[in-house]
Amino acid sequence: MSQKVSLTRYLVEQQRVDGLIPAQLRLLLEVVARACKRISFAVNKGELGDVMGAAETQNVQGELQKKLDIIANEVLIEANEWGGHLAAMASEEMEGIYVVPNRYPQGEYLLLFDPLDGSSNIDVNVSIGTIFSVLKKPDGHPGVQEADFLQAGAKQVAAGYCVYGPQTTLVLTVGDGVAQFTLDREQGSFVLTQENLRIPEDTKEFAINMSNMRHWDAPVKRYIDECLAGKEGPRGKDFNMRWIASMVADVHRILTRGGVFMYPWDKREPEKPGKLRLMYEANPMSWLVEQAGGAATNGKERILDIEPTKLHQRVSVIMGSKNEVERVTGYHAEK
Ligand SMILES: O=P(O)(O)OC[C@H]1O[C@](O)(COP(=O)(O)O)[C@@H](O)[C@@H]1O
Ligand SMILES: [Mg+2]
Ligand SMILES: [Mg+2]
Repeated sequence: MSQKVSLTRYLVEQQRVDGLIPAQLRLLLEVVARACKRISFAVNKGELGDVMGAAETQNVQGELQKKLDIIANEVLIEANEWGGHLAAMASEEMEGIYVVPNRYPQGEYLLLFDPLDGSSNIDVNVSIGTIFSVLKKPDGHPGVQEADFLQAGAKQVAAGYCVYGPQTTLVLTVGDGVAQFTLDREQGSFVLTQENLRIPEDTKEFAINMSNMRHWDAPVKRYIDECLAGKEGPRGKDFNMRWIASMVADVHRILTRGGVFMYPWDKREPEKPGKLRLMYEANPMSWLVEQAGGAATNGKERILDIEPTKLHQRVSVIMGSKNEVERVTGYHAEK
């Protein structure tokens, strides 16, 4: 790329030249990016800042919170609450929705986030991230309520994530393909580094937590068994496996070089549809993956078509290279 294009300029072009996004949405995305930049600096400080270790509190899902889970949540709320673009926010770390206080101007968008994804990797200096999803508040009534958030992922107007790894990388879609920006720490801004990310339709790489194998359902076991059988098996090729245990980093690899990512339902907690959360993990990632030419299902249906009934709803996830996702989904149908 001969000339550096900043995130701001990219978004202005999406708004002005292509008419893809309204000004309010552009400003909202810039604020989210600024918050991610602050989180990135906090992550970078590590043990030099008071950001490592457990916070000794639990979130609504009964998970022990890390200090960084709470810091990232606060940074996102503080950055976004006064800008006038939002009506309310929802987060993995908060039980109910956070309505923008009425001392600030009210906007028409709803922001959902997993402020810190991959919490188990914070203390071991492995890539973590932030995942976010933007919806429009439905018209027709004043104020905002939790039910306003319960929209299928297909209704998202923007989705993205920021991965805090060797580089800090923001990946974004507003429904016109997927663009990637890298944080230039000297300039203090995100710079466009990839446009139109594409996931190859075929792959030889899968990502799943293999320690759960004995708990999987038959179609998932069949798919992985066939991959493991390699050249001599029905697939006729050898597969490689990767599992970072930060969805954000695993999906980033898949957006970069293909692969299939799975966190399926399993028998450990049979009443739960899966481990990952629909509204602020699976939906934004599914839209990014689809926008890059991949697919995302829960084994039965397209994730983006699921009508949510709860803010913290969980879901089984199979996403990535199209032909592999179709294969695993097909095995579920055969069952
Ligand atoms: O430790 P496991 O069971 O492999 O789970 C890893 C998964 O859990 C998650 O860390 C859940 O996200 P949070 O850290 O936001 O709770 C995913 O990012 C990841 O894919
Ligand atoms: Mg997460
Ligand atoms: Mg999290």
